[in-house]
Amino acid sequence: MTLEYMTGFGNDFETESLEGALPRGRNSPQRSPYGLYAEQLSGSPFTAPRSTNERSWLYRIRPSVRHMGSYAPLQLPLWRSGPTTDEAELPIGQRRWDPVPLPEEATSFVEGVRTISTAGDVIGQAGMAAHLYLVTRSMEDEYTLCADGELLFLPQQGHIRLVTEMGILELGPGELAVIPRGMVFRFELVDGPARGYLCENYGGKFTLPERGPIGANCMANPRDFKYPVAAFEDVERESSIHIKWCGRHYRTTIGHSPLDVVAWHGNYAPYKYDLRDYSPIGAILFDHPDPSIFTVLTSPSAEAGTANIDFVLFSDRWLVGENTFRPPWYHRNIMSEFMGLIYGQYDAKEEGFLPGGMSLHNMMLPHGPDLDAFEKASRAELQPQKLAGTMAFMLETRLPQHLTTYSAGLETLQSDYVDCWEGLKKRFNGTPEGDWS
Ligand SMILES: O=C(O)Cc1cc(O)ccc1O
Ligand SMILES: [Fe+2]
Repeated sequence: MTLEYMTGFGNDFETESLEGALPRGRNSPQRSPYGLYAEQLSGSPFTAPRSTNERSWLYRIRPSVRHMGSYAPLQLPLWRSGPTTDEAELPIGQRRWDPVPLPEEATSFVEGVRTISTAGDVIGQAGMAAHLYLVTRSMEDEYTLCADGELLFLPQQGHIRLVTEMGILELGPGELAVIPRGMVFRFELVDGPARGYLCENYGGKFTLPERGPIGANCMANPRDFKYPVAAFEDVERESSIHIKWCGRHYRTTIGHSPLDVVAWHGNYAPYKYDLRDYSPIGAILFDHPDPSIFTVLTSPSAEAGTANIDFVLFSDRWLVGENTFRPPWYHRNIMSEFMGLIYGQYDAKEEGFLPGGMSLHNMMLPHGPDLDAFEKASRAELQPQKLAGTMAFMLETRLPQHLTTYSAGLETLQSDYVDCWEGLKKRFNGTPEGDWS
């Protein structure tokens, strides 16, 4: 499907799929064109400052109150919400998982969300959950809505189509999409089964980070973010809607598609972004800067510089540092770091961290390059080096992350992960050169 998109992060868009469907000059005419219902969707409190105020006006065949039948509880025990502090029996430690295989049975998106970690509290609207989605069938006459947070999709295998109230997004590995809190959508497969990472952001909406002295360009440029044009379905068939609300799941049945928005305008909308459009900034003489230089999107907290979530990208770039240990340094971090690998190799862990795999380096738990990476980087001849064909990411949150019963019990959890640092032997021998034998 060739889809049309509008561009520009956070722009105020207007789009109509029938000519004249969007009222001119006002939001609520006495009668909207085509007999559509006018409806506001607020993504921020009405009185939020202008810079963070987000809302859209939707002109639809039926108002969304008609999409609400009577909701019945639905059991989805693997899609968890924070806090999951009491779920996993494992002692603290650095964790890494091999990729989780796709299920054999037909599994839709809603059935295929697997929570790996949660941070914070879904009801307090702070923190996040890191999930996987493992999907083998498209949703048909089935829809979903997450009231608990916006959803950041990171496909790792398979292209996906997100058919939303505000239009259609298609994306594949190397791209991201964000579906705002409260938006109804259907998840479809484009070219076979799909696996990906999914961040459910309970806190402040993702936005572009400040660039500071970097200036007006580079990192993620606003013009590369793509928003869908209006597309509606006038379909009268029995349909079900799943809703995740305050950590619980419910389902209702209605007689039509809720994706019936003919026109909309505003700045609260889903979007996608090709991570290969990210323009990385780095050290051009020596030393390894903090990974905040690779922040694509940030979910702010009320405390300046202290993100609810930073979404950080490690993708193709040149390493040129002179007299520099080029991989990440050994470190402990007050923030907690969930990592995934979309493709290629990650320079701190060339083996053992596989595409589709995950790692979790929690608050203040030490980590850094494995033995091989340390040896290689300490002895390398420091030519300019291109890291190519690689895409790892990190979800870094100010809050500690807790595993779930599911992730703590996964067969793909590597029991020997900490051994990757075991050979880091003492090189101190009292001489300035140290012992490099
Ligand atoms: O731990 C990691 O691999 C992620 C990371 C990368 C980096 O370049 C600096 C700090 C950091 O946490
Ligand atoms: Fe780290």
